Amino acid sequence: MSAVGQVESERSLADHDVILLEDSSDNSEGFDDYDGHFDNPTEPTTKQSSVAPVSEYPQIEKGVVINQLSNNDDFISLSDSEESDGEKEKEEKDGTNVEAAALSGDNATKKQAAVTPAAGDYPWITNHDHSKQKEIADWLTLEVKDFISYISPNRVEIKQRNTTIGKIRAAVSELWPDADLHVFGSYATDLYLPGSDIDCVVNSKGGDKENQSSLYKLATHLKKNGLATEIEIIAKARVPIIKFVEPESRIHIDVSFERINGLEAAKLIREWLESTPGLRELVLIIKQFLHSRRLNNVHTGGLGGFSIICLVYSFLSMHPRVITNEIDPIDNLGVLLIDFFELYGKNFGYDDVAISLSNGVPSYLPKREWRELHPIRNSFALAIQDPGDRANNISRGTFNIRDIKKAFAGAFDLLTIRCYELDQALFSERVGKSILGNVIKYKGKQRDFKDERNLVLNKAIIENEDFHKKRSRTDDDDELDKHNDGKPEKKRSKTKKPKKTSKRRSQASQVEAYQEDNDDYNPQEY
Ligand SMILES: Nc1ncnc2c1ncn2[C@@H]1O[C@H](COP(=O)(O)OP(=O)(O)OP(=O)(O)O)[C@@H](O)[C@H]1O
Ligand SMILES: [Mg+2]
Repeated sequence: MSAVGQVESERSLADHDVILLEDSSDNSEGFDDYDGHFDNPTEPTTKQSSVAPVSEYPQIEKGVVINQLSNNDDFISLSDSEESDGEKEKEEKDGTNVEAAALSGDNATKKQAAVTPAAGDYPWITNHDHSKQKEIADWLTLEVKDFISYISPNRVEIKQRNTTIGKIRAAVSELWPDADLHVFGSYATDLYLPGSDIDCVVNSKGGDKENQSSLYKLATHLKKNGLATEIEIIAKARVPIIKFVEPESRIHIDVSFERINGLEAAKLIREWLESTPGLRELVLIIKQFLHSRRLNNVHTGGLGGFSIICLVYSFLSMHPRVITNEIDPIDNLGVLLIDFFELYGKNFGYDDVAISLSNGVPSYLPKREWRELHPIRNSFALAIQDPGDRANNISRGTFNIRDIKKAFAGAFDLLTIRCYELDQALFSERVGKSILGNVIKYKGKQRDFKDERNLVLNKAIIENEDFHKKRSRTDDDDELDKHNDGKPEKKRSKTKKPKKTSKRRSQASQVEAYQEDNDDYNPQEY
């Protein structure tokens, strides 16, 4: 596109639907992870005061990047939300934020906090009464499972995500025939909550789309096609992105450019999920726990989704009773949840210990031995090695570890008090009670209990699997090329492994009847 054309495309974005982030969100600690996901997807942004429509920035028309994220050397991390600030305030006014009460002091308060859950706040217990369980730990495990099934996506939600991504993908291909859109993050790992955003990346054959002009072009194109509203363009970050809301589904979407580390991470996380029973359940519980306390947003020092996954994975992989097969995690989710809160709320040595996931094997690593972590400005901080890059501390933006630790400790206290109390109670007194109640809160729309992931394929997962299969085939071919000086072609095809039908693919036949296959979600071959 000519310079004039570019200016035109940038001008066409100039309305109040487009905002540019001016604030780098850097702080004195140098934590500059930008989350940028507004806490309530249905509310207009509250950031209007610090941002302005494109037209108010004359620099833009000269093609100058105005975003002041230039020193951002962190990954742009993303989060989810379905709870509004209003709801949160109400919750605090109502005094239903019992964890705060529990944390505030004496045991009497803690006890009071633990005994007065309002059943309406805990919809996952509706028609799911486990009060007859002899073992209180079994009751808690069943309640964890109920919550997971309550929060898991139903058929309509999965289709909506598939369709939404299908539309964005088609628009990307229309704009750039040599480019394709891939999904990573929680949608590609089935670890999303109802309000979670979708993380995508555009990769092209030319590898030339990560620049300001391309970001504008894509934003303009999406807007023109009615696929994007509330657009933010964050052009000058270490990971430049476009953020927007797809108007039909109201799903928040983040698009980054020309990188595959997120796609690699999605594959790895799915492998962890397959090999680690209980991982999905505990991750979703912890996500919801932090989300309801506004502690999941990396932008404000919270713990992001990726860090939560690594934390829970390492916890389960090193849990003494799990690794010795003394307990089956799926039958002991309640105990494991309490153990998790105890470890990271009370016992973990944040000052000295880092979590390593090098070579896919979780272990504890003395911080002094992690070279890239130094110099350490604040020793009381969570440090988790990126499984894809051991130099990267994925939780370096989590500067509010103090509150996170307190919240975990409070949850441990509440759960243990509640378990003790209900264990002592008569069966008749237990009916309709919740154990998890005050720990997990769900303030979103009323949901059903339908986890319908087995009925509708998550196409982001299929597509990610295909992406990796194609890559490994290309790698095989490259390897052969090396041995055969690039020839002969015939030999190459002989050595190709027979096509395997993946687990997901075989599931496909079972669920065909439920699929909506016409949503144009067909990744291109590279
Ligand atoms: N600090 C980081 N360093 C490197 N990669 C990161 C970092 N944070 C996020 N990522 C990448 O982005 C992906 C999405 O991260 P995110 O924290 O949004 O988790 P998520 O699983 O999508 O959770 P959520 O549903 O809360 O958005 C991760 O799987 C990872 O590939
Ligand atoms: Mg995400």
